[in-house]
Amino acid sequence: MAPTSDASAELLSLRKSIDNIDAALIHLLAERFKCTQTVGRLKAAHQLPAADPERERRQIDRLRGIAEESELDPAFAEKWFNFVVAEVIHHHERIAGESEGTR
Ligand SMILES: C=C(O[C@@H]1C=C(C(=O)O)C=C[C@H]1O)C(=O)O
Repeated sequence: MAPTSDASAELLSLRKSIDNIDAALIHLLAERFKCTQTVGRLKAAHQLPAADPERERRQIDRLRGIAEESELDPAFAEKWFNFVVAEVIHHHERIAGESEGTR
């Protein structure tokens, strides 16, 4: 069944907001990765481990709390965080490998 024109207008308006939110998320992720790349270089320069499980645990606790307050599924928040951190750790390992080659 074709949507009514009211439903089409509402869908269009909601999708405009979704487009803005998706763009904001990409901008935020780009800024986050700029920070973590700098952390990776700092760790490599001082021969610190790529991963910091204690920091990750604290951040997961914090983010799960924020997710609950914001009515976002805390399990999803944790899954998102772990997904991003896995990528960050790959970057850190790559940076450490490159800096080993120059020592
Ligand atoms: C960015 C860091 O490196 C890793 C990545 C983290 C993250 O992306 O939040 C947190 C801890 C570390 O496993 C850090 O130690 O702060």
